[in-house]
Amino acid sequence: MPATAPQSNGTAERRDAPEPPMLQLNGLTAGYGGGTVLHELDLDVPPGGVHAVVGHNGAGKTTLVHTIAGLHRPTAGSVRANGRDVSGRPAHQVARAGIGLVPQGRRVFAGLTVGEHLRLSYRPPRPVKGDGGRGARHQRTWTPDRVLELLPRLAERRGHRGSDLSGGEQQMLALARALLGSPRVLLLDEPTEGLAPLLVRQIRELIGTLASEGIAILLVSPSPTLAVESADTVTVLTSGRVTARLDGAPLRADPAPLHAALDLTPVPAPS
Ligand SMILES: Nc1ncnc2c1ncn2[C@@H]1O[C@H](COP(=O)(O)OP(=O)(O)OP(=O)(O)O)[C@@H](O)[C@H]1O
Repeated sequence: MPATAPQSNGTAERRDAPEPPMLQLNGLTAGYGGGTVLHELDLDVPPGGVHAVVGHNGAGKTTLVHTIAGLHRPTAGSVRANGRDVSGRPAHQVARAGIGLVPQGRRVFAGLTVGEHLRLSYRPPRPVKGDGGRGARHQRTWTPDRVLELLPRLAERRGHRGSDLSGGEQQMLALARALLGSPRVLLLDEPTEGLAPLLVRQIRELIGTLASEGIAILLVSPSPTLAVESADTVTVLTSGRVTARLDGAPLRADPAPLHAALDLTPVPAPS
């Protein structure tokens, strides 16, 4: 009897046939005022992959995403998006190369409505220089209508100002704004910070949906829970250095190795 063709099943399939990374960091080093905060960080995210970087407050997570996004210059190392070196480029060039950022704190404008945010953020994709036009052809365009289909709550709140939105709605709007640049890499800085459990679940589901569209996702968070529930790979960052790299799938059955790497193992009660 002929062997049955393997079924597509997301993560497992991605592991069987690894694709070239959509985001690749090599020896990325950055800091402030002569002090080093990030030390020679290597990290890859394939198309459709979810990579979580988990670390305590001050570990360097925001510095990492800002350095990738061009908001902060690295002192050494490189950032590549779909093979293209964008290290040290200004943020608008990095965005044009396909890297979108959902910043910590959401950065929503209080006086603008949801609809105005979406109109201002929409950037039809252009061919990427040195990419032979491949970028524009393979990139699925996110229009305001398509984003509102994905985020129906925002459609309901279309005429409301940023200041009238709940924390969860602001997070959705920040995500919508990043998607309107039709990114191939999405950086999520603490996307569930301060959100109720129901919204955390929605964000987790959205991460899965966007990854299934082929977007490479790098999320940073102090909490191991989101990482365990959504990532293929989890990197632990301690004082700006990679101290552990773990496969996501086994952590869903037993997160203890991640808790141990973060030094979160409960202390046994004294007998
Ligand atoms: N603009 C800055 N100037 C000087 N030092 C900074 C600056 N931004 C961050 N730092 C320092 O860099 C280190 C890493 O900060 P970063 O915000 O990247 O960490 P984090 O892991 O994102 O923490 P948190 O979870 O608290 O946001 C900290 O010691 C912080 O004080």
